[in-house]
Amino acid sequence: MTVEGKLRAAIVGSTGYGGVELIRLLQNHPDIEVTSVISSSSAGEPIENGFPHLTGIIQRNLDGVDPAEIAGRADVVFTATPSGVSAKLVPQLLEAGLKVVDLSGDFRLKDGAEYEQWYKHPAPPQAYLEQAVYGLCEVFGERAAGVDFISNPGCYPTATLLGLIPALKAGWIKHDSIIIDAKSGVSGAGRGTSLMVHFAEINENLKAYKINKHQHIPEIEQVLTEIAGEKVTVTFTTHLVPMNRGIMSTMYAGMNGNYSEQDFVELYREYYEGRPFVRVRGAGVVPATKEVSGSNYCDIGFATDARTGRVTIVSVIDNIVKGAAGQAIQNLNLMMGWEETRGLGYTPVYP
Ligand SMILES: NC(=O)C1=CN([C@@H]2O[C@H](COP(=O)(O)OP(=O)(O)OC[C@H]3O[C@@H](n4cnc5c(N)ncnc54)[C@H](OP(=O)(O)O)[C@@H]3O)[C@@H](O)[C@H]2O)C=CC1
Ligand SMILES: CC(=O)N[C@@H](CCC(=O)OP(=O)(O)O)C(=O)O
Repeated sequence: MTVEGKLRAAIVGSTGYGGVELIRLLQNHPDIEVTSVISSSSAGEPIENGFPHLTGIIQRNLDGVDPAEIAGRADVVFTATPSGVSAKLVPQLLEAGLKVVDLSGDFRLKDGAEYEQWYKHPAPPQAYLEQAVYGLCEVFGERAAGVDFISNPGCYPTATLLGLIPALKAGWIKHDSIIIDAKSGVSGAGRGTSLMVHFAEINENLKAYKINKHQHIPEIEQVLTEIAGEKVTVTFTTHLVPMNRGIMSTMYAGMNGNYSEQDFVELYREYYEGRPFVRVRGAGVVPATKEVSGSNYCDIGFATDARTGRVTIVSVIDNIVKGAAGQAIQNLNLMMGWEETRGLGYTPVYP
């Protein structure tokens, strides 16, 4: 805590969408100073060369990826790095004495054996998987207090889990009936180019991808299983939508009773009471992605159907804010014992 009493933060992966969003959001955090922006490929260059929108806002040269040097410049490090990179880097950063909030999927699964299957790379050492606290703030927020290492949830799991957990915990939905139909803007794929995100491939197009193979399936099932106290499996299909930001997770489940939309509204408002970033809509009103864009909100709405006995739950987030950088800062707030909303009071950008 050396910069005017502020916590010093470094960002590895500053040249990616998650990293550059951390820079944007942290400009307005009253207790955090970004003291190092880090790149493995462009060290030495001014960050504004690659990101002219930061001109006059942050004047820094990018630093290289050296854990000892990072520990000299910062108290906490956000690793906004690809899966596989975090697995190797995070243990070194923790050993160097830094607090870490990791945005990748590398420390979210408790069973190391699952990494080869879902992420196609070896698991990090089991000790670090055990040390990592899964930071779904509105559900497990109390676990973050005082810890050194948070594994930030995935974007799709954040929208999906916040949408399902209160109903599952209350026993209102059949745990073997859950179908999740999720859609993401293209920034969810990161800044790297690939055929999948080529303009001509995504514009005027709607694609389903990774059906039954998505790496977020074990993450979602791991948490739902803990909440339900018995094994939960889900059908999960992701879609790429021609927009920049936003995730909509539309979830279908059979109900264990004849619950109305108003019943769901009351249940969820009670569960999320005192958690300002979850906004539960009124009966019969479902949210749209633009209504949370640029903010840390997760908005949830319901439609029940007495004819089929099923409920449809719609949950939306901004994938780069609540699904990544915003929730990462919310987690750091909880780690430090600060108000979870500190520095995150963004009104959604509309239209
Ligand atoms: N985009 C999203 O909506 C979300 C992303 N995530 C996760 O957050 C992480 C970051 O995602 P995102 O920002 O979208 O990804 P990007 O691909 O946009 O950025 C990743 C950055 O990591 C850096 N990097 C690559 N290799 C290394 C390395 N060996 N050492 C250090 N840095 C490296 C790159 O910068 P450079 O080459 O300059 O080092 C790159 O800019 C990923 O794990 C992603 O899965 C999680 C939730 C949502
Ligand atoms: C649109 C798009 O491609 N989204 C990515 C989300 C990746 C992500 O956020 O990665 P982790 O949460 O696993 O770190 C995907 O579906 O793989």
